[in-house]
Amino acid sequence: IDLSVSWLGLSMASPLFNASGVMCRHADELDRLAASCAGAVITKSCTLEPRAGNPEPRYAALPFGSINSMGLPNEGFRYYLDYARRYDYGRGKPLFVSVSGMSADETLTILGELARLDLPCLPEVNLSCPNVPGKPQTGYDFAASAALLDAIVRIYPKTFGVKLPPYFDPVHFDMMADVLRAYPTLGFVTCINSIGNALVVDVERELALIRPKDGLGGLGGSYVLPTALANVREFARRLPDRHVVGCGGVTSGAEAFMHILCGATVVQIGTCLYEEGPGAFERIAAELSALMRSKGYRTLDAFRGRLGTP
Ligand SMILES: O=C(O)c1[nH]c(=O)[nH]c(=O)c1I
Repeated sequence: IDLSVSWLGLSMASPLFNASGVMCRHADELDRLAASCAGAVITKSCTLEPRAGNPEPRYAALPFGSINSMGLPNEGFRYYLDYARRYDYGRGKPLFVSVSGMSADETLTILGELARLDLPCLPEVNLSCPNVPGKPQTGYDFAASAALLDAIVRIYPKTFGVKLPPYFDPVHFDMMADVLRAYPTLGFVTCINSIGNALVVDVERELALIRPKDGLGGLGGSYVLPTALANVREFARRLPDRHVVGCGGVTSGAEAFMHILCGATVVQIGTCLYEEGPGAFERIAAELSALMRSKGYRTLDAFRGRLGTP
């Protein structure tokens, strides 16, 4: 069974890696991911300056997933560019750098610096952070997304990707795909970010579970799997010459299989990694491999994007 993936000039021994934000804020966490069975590594979304993020409690594990309103805590982009400079690309694990400036200008400044370094890492531009109070998700504003992408391709000449929020209407899949299609250097779209602004209630204490935004936070984990799969399949259909990175609700080999069957080239793991630790990559890869064997598939290409309709 061959779980390898070659895409965007990269090669990965496993299609699985971390979702930005999980176990990737500090260099030691990133090194731990690089030493794990993950096929790649992505950094925490970064801003121009370091940020402490939102007041705690800002994360809670739930029966079927998680809710978070971290508020973009990160070490500032220079920290991650330094990491990207020192990273050992020779070990065959691609490095992605997630960028989520507090403004379009911040994002452009960060990408301009990244372009100047001309490193092998790829940017994933986060259009979908739901947790900075007062900061709307760019991905839900199609004109703002187009304007940002227009500016990005002028200052960042190489391949990049975007992290999208979940959409819930075919008209929105159409509109966002129309925007993204216009940028030939947009090599991948990551679907999905957490489902924004959910509210989880503690009945006994009659309190929201997290403090920021009076309890509103991004939902992750098994709760979001069906929405994630729909976004993966709909964008893979609309952007057949780009890659879709699946993200959302992967806790097992079967769920990784679902994302790839829906068209994902590779798959990110968030909540499950946060709760289980990096051993999740080895377990899920083994489960995926066993499932493929039971179905007679020897490679991921044998079933990628082949979901049918009854
Ligand atoms: O609260 C966060 O830091 C956060 N949390 C998320 O669930 N998605 C995001 O893109 C971000 I930047």
